[in-house]
Amino acid sequence: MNEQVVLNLKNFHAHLPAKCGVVRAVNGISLQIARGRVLGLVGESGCGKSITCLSLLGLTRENGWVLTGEAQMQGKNLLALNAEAIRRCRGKEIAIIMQNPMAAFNPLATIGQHFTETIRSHLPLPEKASRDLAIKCLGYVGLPQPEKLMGQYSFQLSGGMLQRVMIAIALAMEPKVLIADEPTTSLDVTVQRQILGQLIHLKEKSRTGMLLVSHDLGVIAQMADDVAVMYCGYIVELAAAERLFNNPLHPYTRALLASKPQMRKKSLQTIGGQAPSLLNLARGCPFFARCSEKNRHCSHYSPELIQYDHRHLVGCAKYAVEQRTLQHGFA
Ligand SMILES: Nc1ncnc2c1ncn2[C@@H]1O[C@H](COP(=O)(O)OP(=O)(O)OP(=O)(O)O)[C@@H](O)[C@H]1O
Ligand code: NI
Repeated sequence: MNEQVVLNLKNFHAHLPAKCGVVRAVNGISLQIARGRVLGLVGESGCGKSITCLSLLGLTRENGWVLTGEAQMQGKNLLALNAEAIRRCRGKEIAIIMQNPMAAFNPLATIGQHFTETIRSHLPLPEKASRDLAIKCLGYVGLPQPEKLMGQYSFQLSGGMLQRVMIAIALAMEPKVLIADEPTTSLDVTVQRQILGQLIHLKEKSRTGMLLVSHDLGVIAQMADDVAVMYCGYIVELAAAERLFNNPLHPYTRALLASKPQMRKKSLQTIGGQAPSLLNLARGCPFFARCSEKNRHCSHYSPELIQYDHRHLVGCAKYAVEQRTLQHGFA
């Protein structure tokens, strides 16, 4: 990649020791986010997308998640920073729009206090100027009556409005990296379009690099430059968006794309079977039980990504075997 990498995630694991075993939510993923580019992250519910997002901001450690690997950003490993150091990075260097935004707001502070404190902890702006900037950005994301909103508390607002407040904060701070976890899911279509437009604006104006999680493959197709497909805490495929949509390699990616709700067919086709529990993940490919293309290598193949083509990585035994066969001239 020639682009300037702003966040480099290497072999990242997030495990939660529980009474009945270890929840293996993320199992050694590697990703790069480049300036001014959007990396889409897709996968079924429960595959570890939000835990990845929250961990990057240091928001899972207090809940007992054990994080290993590296998340390099400007010479710092975010995973190794102490609570105070990671707090200092939040907002200006790395910001998040959360899937459940209520948790991000202190119920005792008004939106205005929250917003201006975030601005002033990073930018040398006097009180009045930071207030003006906050009001401007709240208006910018289409929230009505921004002045009034500044005096309200988070519990008085809907989840969708709080998400928009988080986007407004990101617009004000122009972070280097924005983690957007389902940023438009609870919004109606018109507002959704507006918000996506704001995110594009942020990416173009401030060259913010983004990790965009969405269930909506239409949103991903519209927004993402590259797409990573996650399954049971593994990245199973990673490629430029257009390539991934036109030439998906992994059987899981193919099934996921096929399950996209069709406009004409009312019902949503789903992938047969269920993902295995993250509590007792066996060795071998986690998609094994559901895969229609499995071969004898799959039960002991752990989904290591191989370079299938230029910037197209896949973690499937089928392609590893193909490549090995080609290399050894058995084809
Ligand atoms: N506090 C917790 N205690 C135990 N397990 C948890 C906890 N939080 C998350 N998990 C488990 O970790 C796994 C990953 O969850 P995560 O929220 O990252 O999924 P996701 O991909 O974001 O799903 P969704 O698309 O539904 O948002 C899930 O299997 C979930 O059950
Ligand atoms: Ni999630």
